[in-house]
Amino acid sequence: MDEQQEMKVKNPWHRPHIFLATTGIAVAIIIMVSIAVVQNKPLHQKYKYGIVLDAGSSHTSVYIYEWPAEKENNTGMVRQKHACSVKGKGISSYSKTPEKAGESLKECMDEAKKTIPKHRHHETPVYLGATAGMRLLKMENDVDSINVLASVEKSLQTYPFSYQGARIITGQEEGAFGWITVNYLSENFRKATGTEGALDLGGASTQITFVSGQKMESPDDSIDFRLYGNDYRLYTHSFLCYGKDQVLKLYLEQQIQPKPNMTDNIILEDPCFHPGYNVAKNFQSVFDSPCVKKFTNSQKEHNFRHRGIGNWTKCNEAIKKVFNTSHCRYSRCSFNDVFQPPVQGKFGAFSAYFFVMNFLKVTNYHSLVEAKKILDAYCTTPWDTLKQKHPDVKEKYLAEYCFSGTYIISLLEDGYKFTADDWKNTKFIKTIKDSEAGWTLGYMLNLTNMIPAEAPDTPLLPHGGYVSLMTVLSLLIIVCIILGCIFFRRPSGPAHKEII
Ligand SMILES: Nc1ncnc2c1ncn2[C@@H]1O[C@H](COP(=O)(O)OP(=O)(O)O)[C@@H](O)[C@H]1O
Ligand SMILES: [Ca+2]
Repeated sequence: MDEQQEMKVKNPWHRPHIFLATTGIAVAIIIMVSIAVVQNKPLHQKYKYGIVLDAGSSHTSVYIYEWPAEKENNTGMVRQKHACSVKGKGISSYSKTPEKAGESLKECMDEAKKTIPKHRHHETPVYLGATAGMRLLKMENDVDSINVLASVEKSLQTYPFSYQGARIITGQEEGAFGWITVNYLSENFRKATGTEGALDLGGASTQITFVSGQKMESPDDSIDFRLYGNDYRLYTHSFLCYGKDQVLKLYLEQQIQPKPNMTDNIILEDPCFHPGYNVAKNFQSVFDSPCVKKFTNSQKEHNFRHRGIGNWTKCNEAIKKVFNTSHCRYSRCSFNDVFQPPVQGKFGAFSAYFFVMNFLKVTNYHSLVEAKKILDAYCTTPWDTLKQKHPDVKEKYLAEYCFSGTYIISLLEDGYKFTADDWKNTKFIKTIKDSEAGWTLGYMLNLTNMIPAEAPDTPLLPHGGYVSLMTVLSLLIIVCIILGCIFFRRPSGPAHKEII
């Protein structure tokens, strides 16, 4: 064998199958590395979690959110994994026994520990936001509100999560974060169709939030956001005492004229309650709120008889009086001298808007006139008939749906100046894609910086495509290696013979 021939035999690159296999492996590796760099993500999706406690005036809910670890800046990626309803009333009801406020959270927080994988506990942020019930308590007794917050803080700090604070959020935050939640879940931030407004009705306050191109005449009611590369100027206002439980107190207060020498014989004939409804109530329990100021302490010692007469027209007329429209210092007002530009676009109405309208079976497929007819029929239904028809519904809710439904329509029409067309553009919603509408998700997205000001770069491939391509290329490499081994070991051709 001459020298030239020996070199040819020993150099495996001269064999076409080895050359092909090696080139295949090299090309696959180059493609995989390039895609991995551009895609910038590992092959396995990992989930992260966040917890937000909504400490409302009537009760507390614990929400657990989850999102794919590598996609936190994409719109619509965070979703609700779990919700737990805390037993008992809202945290402000523990003003005289603050330690119970913290204790009340135990069951739901233990559930959170089980729901979130253990290795994620320490990096899971926990936020508690309290709304109008605590705003009212703070107005009434600052020390009591501090003690209640300290108690929930102490309780939350005993958990292995990353505690981020417990505070009373402002009405503007409540409105703006509700708007962010609705539009984030509907993926409106990146759509050309624009955003929709948010209407939140609680027990103690209510919020209206929408994008407006009009001049903002009161700076307190305006917030600017830059989200995913777009600028939004929001109008938002929160009306304290206009949640459905507190406004009922305002309404009842207007129905009863206080007398210097009040007795227990006062009878309130109420058009917003059903015929046959007849309950003895205590002034103290009904009017114990900073929203109501008419009665003196000695007057509050008495009882009164609350008797329903079921007359929707009269009920509607009486409810209108809770909105003061006699004075407006701006070019336009909603009510109580509050600036409001004309409403525009679609609206999502959630929380008690949904609970009430869902029970009454009023939807936006009904015109405003039809909605009023449904309410008229409901309000005139005798109390006994209703109780028999709905044995499972809490009596307090059942008795108040006539008032609350009439209030909702009046708030939209007389308060916010909704036209029949605006009503058609309003949807009563509980959830969007299985996540509850409310301020909590928007609050967490904001505090964790999960909504970027600028639109993030879109990855080269969707995750599914990325995983499939990586799998195919990995298989290709394996096949090439196997082929290479087979051919490298197999004796083939005269050159091989000569080596032996
Ligand atoms: N199934 C239901 N039917 C009617 N009302 C309900 C139902 N579930 C909750 N609510 C009411 O929804 C309201 C929720 O308000 P909440 O969030 O606690 O107060 P806020 O937001 O003012 O602090 C309360 O008035 C509560 O009674
Ligand atoms: Ca609420």
